[in-house]
Amino acid sequence: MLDDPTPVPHDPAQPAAAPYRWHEHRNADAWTWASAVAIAAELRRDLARRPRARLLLSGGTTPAPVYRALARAPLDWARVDVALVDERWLQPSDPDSNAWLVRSNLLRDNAAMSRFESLTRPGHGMEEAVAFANAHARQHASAAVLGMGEDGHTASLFPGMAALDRVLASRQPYVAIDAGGSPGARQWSKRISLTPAGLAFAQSRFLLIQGKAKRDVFRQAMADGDAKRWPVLLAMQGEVPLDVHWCP
Ligand SMILES: O=C(O)[C@H](O)[C@@H](O)[C@H](O)[C@H](O)COP(=O)(O)O
Repeated sequence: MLDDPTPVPHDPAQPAAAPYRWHEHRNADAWTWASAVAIAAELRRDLARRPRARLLLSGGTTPAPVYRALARAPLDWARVDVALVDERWLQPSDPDSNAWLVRSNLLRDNAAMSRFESLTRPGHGMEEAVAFANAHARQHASAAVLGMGEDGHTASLFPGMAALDRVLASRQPYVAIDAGGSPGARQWSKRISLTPAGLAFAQSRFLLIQGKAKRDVFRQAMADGDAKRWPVLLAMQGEVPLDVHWCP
C-alpha cells in the first residue's frame, strides 16, 4: 500500500536548479499512491517534531483518489489540522464545495480523526469568512496541495481576474475573490483563496496534475514566466521547490 514512491525526475524541459521537481508516474494508480506517500511523509516529519501538523488542500476533480489513499496512511491524525487552499462561495453541505470533496474523500478511515476547518459556514458572510480564515492561517503548514486548470490557474488565482494585482500584493493569507469573466472559475466566480503570502507558510508544496494538456500548460507557463498570465508560477516563488506529480 503506502510503499516508497521513488519518483523519477525526468522532464527534459526542466532547467538546472529548477524551482520545481517533476515526478512522472506511469499511470493514475502509481500517481495516486506516490502523491499520497509523499504528502504523508511531510505530515509524519512534522508530527515528529511539532505538537500538530497542518495540511492545506485544493478542490477540483483531480485530487480525490489521492485524498482517499492519504486517508489510509498510518499517522497520528488526531494531531493533524486540515484546511483548504481555496473554496467556492458555497456552504460545506454543497456537493460542489471543496469542503464536501475533502469530507468525502479525506475525512474517513484513519484521517477521520483529523480536525477540519472549512472556509465557509452557515450564517457567515464573505468578509467574516475571510477574517476567520486569516485568524487561523498565520501558522506553519506542513504541506499545501495544489491543482492547476488548463488556463494556468492555481488555487482560485485566475489569469486576467479583475483584482489580480491586489490579490498578489496582499499580505493576508486569504482574500475574497471575484473571478467573474474568468472562464476557468466556471459558475463559481465568488471564492476565497489563499494568496502567495498565505502559500509562504507551507513548508512543502505539491502540484497534482494529469494528462498531456496540463503538462503542456505547465511547460508553457515555465517558458513564458509571467505569473499573471500563468498563476501556477506563483506556487514556485520563495525557497520551497514545488513537487509536481504528473501522469498521462
Ligand atoms: O476549487 C477549485 O476549483 C480549485 O481548488 C482549483 O484550483 C483546482 O485545483 C483546479 O481548478 C484544477 O481543477 P481540476 O482538478 O478539476 O482540473
